[in-house]
Amino acid sequence: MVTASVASATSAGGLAGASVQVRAVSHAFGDAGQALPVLDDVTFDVPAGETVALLGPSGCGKSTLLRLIAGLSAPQAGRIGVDQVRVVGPDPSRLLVFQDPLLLPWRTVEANVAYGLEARKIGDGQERVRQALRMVGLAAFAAAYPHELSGGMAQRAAFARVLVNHPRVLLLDEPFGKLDSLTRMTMQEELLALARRHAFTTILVTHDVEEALLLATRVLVFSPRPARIILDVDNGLPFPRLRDDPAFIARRREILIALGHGEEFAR
Ligand SMILES: Nc1ncnc2c1ncn2[C@@H]1O[C@H](COP(=O)(O)OP(=O)(O)OP(=O)(O)O)[C@@H](O)[C@H]1O
Repeated sequence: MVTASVASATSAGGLAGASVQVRAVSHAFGDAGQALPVLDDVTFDVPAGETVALLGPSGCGKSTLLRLIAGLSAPQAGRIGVDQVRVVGPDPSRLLVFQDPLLLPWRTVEANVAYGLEARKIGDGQERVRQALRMVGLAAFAAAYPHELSGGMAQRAAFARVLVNHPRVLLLDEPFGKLDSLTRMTMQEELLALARRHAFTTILVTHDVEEALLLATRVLVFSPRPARIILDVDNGLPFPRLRDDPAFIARRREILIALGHGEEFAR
């Protein structure tokens, strides 16, 4: 997804990560009589430029937490900040990428990527779109329509649609969950290169323990709903990370056991 020329152009454009503060966040859905508690006193910090992975059982509250960080709704208790400034609503500097690319089928790739900028009347929009497409390796497909793209290419376009906004925090909700395993590995490597080169802050929700350990500097494991942090793994392994590194295997095992898998399975 990354080329050297784009990297320098983008750095000049001022992309850089922001720190994220999540403090004593609790959240529930429903009304007081029938409340569904989803997050229970969640506290963590993400330093600027780091990648934190969130792992936990299905339905525990990971996507809800991402949506709160995105500012799509407000936590019922606690506080979320970016660079120590309280999050009070959505902002183009903090954007979500989902499992589904959600491209508009009647627009070309280029027009999909430009969509958010049009509403904001950004002056150098065309150049920003070209730059975002180069960052994800889709420059040659600017004029293609979504139905002409493979699953991986469509997901690259979804990343470009976010990158064009010059985000400071990438919020990724199982972004590779629907891709075949080889495309997934390629895109994991590309995301890693992109995040390290541009020092984005990244918060990644995934069900894939290896993906978390390959990409993140820290892995937070959550309990079943209401989600609490039950394991906090400092994942300072050097790059490139190898799946057969004994330290990688030990962390994988520790996380699988925290997620409730037996010793035998986690081996
Ligand atoms: N808008 C909503 N209104 C009511 N309940 C909701 C809402 N959004 C999520 N929930 C419920 O909150 C709980 C947590 O959902 P969430 O999507 O955050 O979990 P998750 O950990 O991301 O799950 P998964 O890993 O399966 O994607 C679930 O029980 C879900 O049904």
